[in-house]
Amino acid sequence: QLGPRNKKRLPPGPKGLPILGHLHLLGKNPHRDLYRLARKHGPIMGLRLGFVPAVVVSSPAAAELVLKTHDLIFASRPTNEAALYIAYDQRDIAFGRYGPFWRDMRKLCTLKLLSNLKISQFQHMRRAEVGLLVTSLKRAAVSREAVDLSARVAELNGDMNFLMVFGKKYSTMEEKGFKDVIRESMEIVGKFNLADYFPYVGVLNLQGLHGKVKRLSKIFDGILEEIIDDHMKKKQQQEAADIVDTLMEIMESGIAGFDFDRRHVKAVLLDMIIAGMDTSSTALEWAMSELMKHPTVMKKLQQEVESVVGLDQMVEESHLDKLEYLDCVVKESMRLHPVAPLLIPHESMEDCELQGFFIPKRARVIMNVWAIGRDPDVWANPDSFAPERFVGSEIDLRGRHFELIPFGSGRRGCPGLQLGLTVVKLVLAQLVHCFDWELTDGMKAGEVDMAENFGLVTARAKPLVAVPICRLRKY
Ligand code: HEM
Repeated sequence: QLGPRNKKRLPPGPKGLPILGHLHLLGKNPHRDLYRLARKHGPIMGLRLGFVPAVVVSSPAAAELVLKTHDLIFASRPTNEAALYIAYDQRDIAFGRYGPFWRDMRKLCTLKLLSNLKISQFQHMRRAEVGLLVTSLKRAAVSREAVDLSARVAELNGDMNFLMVFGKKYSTMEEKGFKDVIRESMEIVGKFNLADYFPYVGVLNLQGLHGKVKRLSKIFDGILEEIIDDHMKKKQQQEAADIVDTLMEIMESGIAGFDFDRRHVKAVLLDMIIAGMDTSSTALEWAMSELMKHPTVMKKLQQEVESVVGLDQMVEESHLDKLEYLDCVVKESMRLHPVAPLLIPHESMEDCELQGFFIPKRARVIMNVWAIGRDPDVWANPDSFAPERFVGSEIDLRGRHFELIPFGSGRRGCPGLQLGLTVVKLVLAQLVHCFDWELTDGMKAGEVDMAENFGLVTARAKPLVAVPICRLRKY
């Protein structure tokens, strides 16, 4: 426990309350609350959340210490009561504790499911799905109809994700209500649940969590079982291998080289849907919001895409590498609006020292990536949206530069980075290339509301609504 009993120097932090510790300091937007506290107490801050010691990391240098210098010590995840039920006893990748089994599962996921080869096998599918969205937006443009862009990109991302994982779109699945179950699960798993901070009183079930997660996990499991059975029946007729096929093949052939049965298949599937579900679309809606708020940036991006692609055709994935300003826009938007402002919590596996401070074993480590992206010691005018800051800059967002880590970094860094970035860039380039965008109800660019709704994925609080106007000559 972080307290005076421990003679070693613990990280500084605010004064806490008996029992609650510092939980009462965390409101609806904990990343903002923790940012303010860290400005006062420092980039390595000690807290106590209920009975659980916590460390909050809020600068690039401190993040490098945790995710690189001492990466092995911090490569685990804390107990998450909701994930225990939903994610098969935390046997999945995203919430799983570090160990030989987790390492095997993660390797399998990186090499077999999210490899560049696998991503490129689904390029045609992405092209077709983005094409469908553009066609439907064109119809809205003709009738000068406002569209809910947040919902449209979420639907597109959901369909692309389901096609890659299950081989069919959500809209054609019999298992209706699946998305609601996914969303509800994400909400519960990502929330600050009291059961995680008062493990010994967890049995009191203060928030009615147990009943809720048991119900969700049962529905989830039922749907996954059905999907797997379905795939086994149809195996002979399938052409392109979706992720269920690939996992079944791994299970049946025994090539995993470790104990890998149906439960593991389900745990990995769960990660693929939960982690891939709203992440790319949330990054997209934030980037589009910033572009609408900053019409000169939008214009400049449109000009770049036009100069590479031309006004006669749509953007292809092969164009993306040539779009340097697009890259700057995506980085700048993810700096200001990381999809997961606090990453997924890490946990220390042994006692250790960080910049002279003692961190006990089993401390919850909260990486405030949102604060790092706005650290005034690193970023000039941190709150302003200025993609130009990345022109000619070496900084990328792949986890090597700790001032910009919206995908995390190192052992626990996002294995879906390549896929996520491809989707974000392709769809963003397409939306600004094919259309101009007009705000509704005479709203001015500067008035675009940027309120957020904190969660495992932190999306816009209110949907982004705008009217598309066709730009291309041919389409
Ligand atoms: C723009 C899109 C995405 C963003 C911003 C994003 C971001 C993140 C972040 C911040 C983490 C936590 C890193 C940490 O705790 O240190 C993470 C983990 C993870 N992501 Fe992503 N992600 C995206 C897309 C995807 C996609 C498309 C998939 C797969 C279909 C995916 C699969 C995962 C998995 C399995 C983990 C857990 C890794 C682990 O615990 O070892 N992500 N992602």
